[in-house]
Amino acid sequence: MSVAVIGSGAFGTALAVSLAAKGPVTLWGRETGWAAAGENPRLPGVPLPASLIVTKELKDITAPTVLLALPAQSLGGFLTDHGARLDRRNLVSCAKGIDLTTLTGPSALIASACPHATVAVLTGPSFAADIARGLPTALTLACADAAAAEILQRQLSTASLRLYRTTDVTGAELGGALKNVIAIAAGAAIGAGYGDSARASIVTRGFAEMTRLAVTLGARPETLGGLSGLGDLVLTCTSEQSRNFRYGLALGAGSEFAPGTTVEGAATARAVSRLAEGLGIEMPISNLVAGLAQGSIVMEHALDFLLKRPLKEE
Ligand SMILES: NC(=O)C1=CN([C@@H]2O[C@H](COP(=O)(O)OP(=O)(O)OC[C@H]3O[C@@H](n4cnc5c(N)ncnc54)[C@H](OP(=O)(O)O)[C@@H]3O)[C@@H](O)[C@H]2O)C=CC1
Ligand SMILES: O=C(CO)COP(=O)(O)O
Repeated sequence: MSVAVIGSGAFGTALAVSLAAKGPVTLWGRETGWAAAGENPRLPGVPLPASLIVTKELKDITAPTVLLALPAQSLGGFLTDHGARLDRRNLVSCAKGIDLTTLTGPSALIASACPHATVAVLTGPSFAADIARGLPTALTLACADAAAAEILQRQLSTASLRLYRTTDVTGAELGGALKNVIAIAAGAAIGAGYGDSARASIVTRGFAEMTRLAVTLGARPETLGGLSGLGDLVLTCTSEQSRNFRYGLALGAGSEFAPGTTVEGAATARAVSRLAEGLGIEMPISNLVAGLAQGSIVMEHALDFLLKRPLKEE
């Protein structure tokens, strides 16, 4: 069964390169001029294998299984325009965010645009460059249909990419989205010079926040403790390979950050704040990140924002 990938950014290209070791893969991007050079500038140093076909024609995407690797805030618009073409297939979301317009995750956007599709989520601790280089990586494949989850798990695992499966789509998807918000806060703490102890408290209290919201929205707590939650939280809060962490570093240090870089946690923090307010859930770290990203809170007030809250039980 062949596979296609929509979105030729770093992650879509890395997944396509990795899966192309098992068979033919088609990779769609809206701009594909780079393919003639044999590598994607978003994923430098990774040669494109012969079994990978790069196209900008959506009519070439005929595979029964399609991975959607667009940024979360772009996915809704893409599906509005092209969802009908993708219906009745296995559609695997690879985006880690919450849509600001609908306050839903990518799987709900896909299900709404493609009502007859089997919707799955691929998430977990994995940098595109690591996957593309064939470094060992473990991910979570979530699909509410347990039989489909097993088929997709087998189809998308490779010699270096080990997929675990779950039927908890909500938990897996929210783990990946919410960790990006906490990674910005961790980066800001390090950038501001608050030290590793402060980072550890943000990771831990951030994990409590992530779990609180996800469980309220129907996730299983153990999913948050797995690869897609805790695993990815640890990776993203500790590595400068992470764009969310680097964005936080820049916020904390008051330095410039490359415009146009995909930083899912910034918009997702705003979505989380709105969701949490509506549900009456306390999410202080996410609210702080939303404020910093929008400029309504300045870094000088960040500590007060967290530390002057009333003391409470852990
Ligand atoms: N990079 C990583 O290590 C990982 C990323 N992810 C997730 O994958 C998702 C994508 O990230 P990533 O690949 O890194 O991002 P990149 O910034 O590398 O690339 C984004 C890609 O999306 C394309 N794009 C954006 N908007 C649209 C649109 N409306 N229609 C068509 N294409 C569009 C861009 O096209 P163009 O080039 O034309 O601008 C670009 O190719 C994110 O949700 C991220 O969290 C998950 C795990 C790891
Ligand atoms: O999701 C990722 C690692 O699992 C990639 O993180 P960034 O988007 O912060 O680079």
